[in-house]
Amino acid sequence: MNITAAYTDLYQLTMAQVYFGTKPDGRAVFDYYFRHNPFNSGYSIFAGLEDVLDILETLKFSSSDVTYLEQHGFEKDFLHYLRDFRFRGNIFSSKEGDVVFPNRPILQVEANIMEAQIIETLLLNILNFQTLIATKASRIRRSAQDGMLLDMGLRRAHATGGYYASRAAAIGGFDSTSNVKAAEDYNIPSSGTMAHSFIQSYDDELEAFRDFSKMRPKKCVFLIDTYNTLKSGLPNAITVAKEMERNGQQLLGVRLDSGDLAYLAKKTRKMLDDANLSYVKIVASNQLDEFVIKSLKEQGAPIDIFGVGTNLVTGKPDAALDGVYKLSEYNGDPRIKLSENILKVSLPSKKQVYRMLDKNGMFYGADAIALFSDDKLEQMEHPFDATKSLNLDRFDHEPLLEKVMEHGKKVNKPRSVTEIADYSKSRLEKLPEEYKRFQNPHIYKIGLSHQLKQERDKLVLKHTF
Ligand SMILES: Nc1ncnc2c1ncn2[C@@H]1O[C@H](COP(=O)(O)OP(=O)(O)OP(=O)(O)O)[C@@H](O)[C@H]1O
Ligand SMILES: O=P(O)(O)OC[C@H]1O[C@H](OP(=O)(O)OP(=O)(O)O)[C@H](O)[C@@H]1O
Ligand SMILES: O=C(O)c1cccnc1
Repeated sequence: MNITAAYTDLYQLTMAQVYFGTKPDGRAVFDYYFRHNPFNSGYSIFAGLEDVLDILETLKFSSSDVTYLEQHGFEKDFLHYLRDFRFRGNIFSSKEGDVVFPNRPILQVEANIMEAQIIETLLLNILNFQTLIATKASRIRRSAQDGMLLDMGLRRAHATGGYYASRAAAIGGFDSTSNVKAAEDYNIPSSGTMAHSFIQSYDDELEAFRDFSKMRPKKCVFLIDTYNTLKSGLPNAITVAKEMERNGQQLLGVRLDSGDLAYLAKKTRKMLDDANLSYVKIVASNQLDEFVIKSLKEQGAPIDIFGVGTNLVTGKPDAALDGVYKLSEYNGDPRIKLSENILKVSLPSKKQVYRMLDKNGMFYGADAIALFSDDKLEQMEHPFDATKSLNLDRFDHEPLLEKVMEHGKKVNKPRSVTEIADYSKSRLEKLPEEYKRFQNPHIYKIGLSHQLKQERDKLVLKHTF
């Protein structure tokens, strides 16, 4: 997508103009984190990073952006700055695809304060949305077990969000997408079946299937519920499948798109098997989500491929991930944001996050946040409860934030969506089952190093009246 630096909120620019006039060389550290896992999930899947980095590398205001801002009262010197604007900061981040948790930095931006501020909206817009959808996709992947998953959501997505939704769905575990542009740009497998309109355009359903099989015999899937699934669609599909066999071809599948999907899938499987068409797969669609798919599995529905649209790409029922971007350091000094709600008090300073590992390499269930300058991590303390701490001696731990951008340039070679999806899968395998269940998942622990907690509490006192 063609995104310019004007893809931001107006207040970022008004603040930047004031910084420009008063402290143009200020250095800031901002933390990106979210406060709650969506969908009552026990984890989230971090997605969108590679897109953000790609956009930041070439981000500019277009000349028409600058003309627009000129007409809206921004002063000449500042417009001159915007004309030459580039993001030249550093970014430290969790790996895209990693399993992440609330209230710990996922990503940190270290940059000139104007640059860090101007990119905030873009960064939140992409990371919040893709993390939401990748998390939803990962839950659907879990319920579908080894079934194939096809993203069909573009038509129901929130406008161009559908483009990023298809990418995030692939990271969360979808096998393919109907979205041609996303498939092309991100090298995601594309696939699809046919619409009711195709069959309706013929007087006869059989003729519709026959024409389709002649012109598009490869990976051909018939939609069989236009008139009557068991009395018309399926018998016609079987007739054409047999004709295809005589031409040395194989029908790939039939799609069910209404009615009781478990009942129809069982009947369909039996009729296909009785016709010696056991290779023909059953595709199901119609307002599927992780719960309907789980239920279909429990009912023993012999569905091979699940097509999922609306509930995936809109992140239903959660409208958004509540990711935020908070200033944690300015010109080397720690900064804090207080709140009536203690859970919302931000964490000061540049930080590192460590994941505790069990002896078998599985995640233990705790991430510790430390000051970047901490040299030793002996225990993590509960953020708010002074009676709770965890001794870390017995754990191996891995740092989670790595430098991904230096002076505005990407540090690592680009990772494909497939690589990110594979990485995500391998990380999710290390997360114990109790964090992955849908009902009341275990709560993953987030703790602070002693020094970080002291620094936070010192600042809380300083700013409390
Ligand atoms: N066996 C099943 N168990 C659980 N949920 C199911 C089962 N079969 C279908 N569903 C789900 O139930 C919902 C049924 O939707 P709806 O009431 O719109 O029926 P429909 O068959 O789609 O009707 P229409 O002919 O109008 O398309 C969908 O979300 C579908 O995925
Ligand atoms: O239910 P969702 O999870 O959102 O999946 C996508 C839906 O979109 C299509 O229907 P639509 O009525 O738009 O078109 P059609 O003519 O192809 O059936 C498809 O048949 C699915 O039912
Ligand atoms: O290929 C399909 O079957 C498809 C694609 C988009 C939406 N509904 C169905």
